[in-house]
Amino acid sequence: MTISSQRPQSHNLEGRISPQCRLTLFFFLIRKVTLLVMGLDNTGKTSLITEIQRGEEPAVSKLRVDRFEVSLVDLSGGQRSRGTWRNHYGDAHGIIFVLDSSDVLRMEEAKRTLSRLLAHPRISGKPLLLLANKQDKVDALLPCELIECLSLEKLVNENKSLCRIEPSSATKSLHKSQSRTILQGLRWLLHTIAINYSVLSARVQQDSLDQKAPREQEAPRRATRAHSQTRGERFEKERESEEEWVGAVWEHG
Ligand SMILES: Nc1nc2c(ncn2[C@@H]2O[C@H](COP(=O)(O)OP(=O)(O)OP(=O)(O)O)[C@@H](O)[C@H]2O)c(=O)[nH]1
Ligand SMILES: [Mg+2]
Repeated sequence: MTISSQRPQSHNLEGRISPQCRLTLFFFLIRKVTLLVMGLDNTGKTSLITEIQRGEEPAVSKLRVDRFEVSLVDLSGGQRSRGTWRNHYGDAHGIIFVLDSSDVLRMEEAKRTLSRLLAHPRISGKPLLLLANKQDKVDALLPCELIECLSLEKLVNENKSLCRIEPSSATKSLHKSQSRTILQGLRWLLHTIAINYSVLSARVQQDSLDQKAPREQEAPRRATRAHSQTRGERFEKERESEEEWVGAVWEHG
């Protein structure tokens, strides 16, 4: 029996695929895409996801659009929850940021939140779809007014993120025309991701690993600490870290 000393052949077909073939693959490959759905609380994120999924439970967050298998991650927008958003940044190929277009009083808060989000190293440069939701309300600002209000042009240029804004309403009464704009926006986002898919996917793969690493390293240390502390000590520690955590939420929220 002869044992070959040759290394196993590589399966990288890059150089051997003709341009026509590559074009065909570009259109027919199913691409897995993760989109984070974010925005302040009460803007309509969960309602929009329910609408996109045509009434299915929001917990069922996978859907097929054209040649994409999309995971929509519904991130709650309350002050406390916003502190945990960054645990998901690394997984995202793109962002859907939902605005309550009628809530003029909270527009400054929305602008601050969006600005911090886009400046984050794991988000910066990723494509962004803004949904100007609650357009059915009489006092809702139009997308062009929101662009002004949020200084959107400056914001996306600073962070090199491609951006599009679409009007939307998650209420049933405006079902047809509003569903069309939501789908139009979603398609734009997915096709923008597809153009840069290999680079984005490599970034997502690396960022997801980096994101998990500190938490995995922390787990055994936390277990050892828990064993060596009395109940009273543990309570004090937990209270301290809770306070630190609330502080961090304010800082990042
Ligand atoms: N008029 C109107 N109401 C809407 C629209 N979308 C959502 N709502 C209402 O706004 C409220 C909040 O909607 P949610 O979908 O729970 O908001 P959310 O962004 O998921 O909120 P959090 O999970 O707390 O971050 C609900 O009462 C919805 O019925 C809309 O387009 N128009
Ligand atoms: Mg929600």
